[in-house]
Amino acid sequence: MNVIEIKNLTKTYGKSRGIIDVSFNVEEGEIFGFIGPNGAGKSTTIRTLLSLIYPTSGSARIFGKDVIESTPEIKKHIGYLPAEVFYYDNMKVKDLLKYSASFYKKDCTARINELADLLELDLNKKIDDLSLGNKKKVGIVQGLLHEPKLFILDEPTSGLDPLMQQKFFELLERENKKGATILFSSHILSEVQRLCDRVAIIKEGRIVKVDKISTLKETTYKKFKLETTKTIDADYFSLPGVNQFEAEGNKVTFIYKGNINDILSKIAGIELSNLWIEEPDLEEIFMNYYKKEE
Ligand SMILES: Nc1ncnc2c1ncn2[C@@H]1O[C@H](COP(=O)(O)OP(=O)(O)OP(=O)(O)O)[C@@H](O)[C@H]1O
Repeated sequence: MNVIEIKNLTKTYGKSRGIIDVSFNVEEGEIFGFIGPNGAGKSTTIRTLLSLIYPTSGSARIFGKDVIESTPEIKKHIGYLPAEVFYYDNMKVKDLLKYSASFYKKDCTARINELADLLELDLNKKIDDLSLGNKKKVGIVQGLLHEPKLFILDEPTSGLDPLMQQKFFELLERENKKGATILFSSHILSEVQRLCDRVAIIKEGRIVKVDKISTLKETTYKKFKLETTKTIDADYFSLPGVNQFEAEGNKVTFIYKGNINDILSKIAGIELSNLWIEEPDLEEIFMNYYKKEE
């Protein structure tokens, strides 16, 4: 079942583009990564999903319901962490969280304490006295305290140190095992690669790819590293499917997409002292999508 269904969403801000014809689905129980560089349209898509802004055209459904028609009902079951969190600085953390919890018809005290313990957040501090990372933790607890069925997290790790990022990922994995579906936006590829089942890649407002991380990594490209006995001509590997070609002395590296036999017969034409064929990491795949249309 699809928890999120986005169909042909377009949002323009006056004359400037926000997102153009964005479509993808997130299935129940997935950890889904939404990846793209600054300004690509991640926050615009997420804000439209939450009906914080309205689309110029297209539609979106969450839990099978239209996001505009059923906003209050849907929101009860969503935990949202915005990219930037703003608070009334004078409040204590525990008072702010108590206030947030009052919107839900259940006692969230135990859950707040558990999340605060896990994230090492001092509930007795004033928001004003917190560092940026600790403010982010308040946002995380605020987003998760009502045990939502769907988490929508916009750049959740910015401001967290690596140890805290690790704890946060463990928390997400645990909540996912308990049944939560997670949509997670990021411009950091390694964290998406670690955590997510599938990703949508967005570039300049348009989705350029939706795929499983494993498919992106395994079937799309291969990374070749060669050591040759003699220096080869610079254009020896200028054939379709070869990208990111680099040669230094007798060492050659490139990424290849295409019929594996074609490239192997080309390699067979030179004398090698060593050869590695590896899966590229997500970063290299990502760069490829970004370079392709430039
Ligand atoms: N309120 C606004 N008014 C005008 N243009 C906007 C507004 N909000 C976003 N945009 C534009 O829409 C495009 C997408 O921005 P968006 O914030 O969705 O990107 P993003 O992928 O979330 O990037 P970032 O990681 O930097 O937040 C950008 O070109 C941005 O300048």
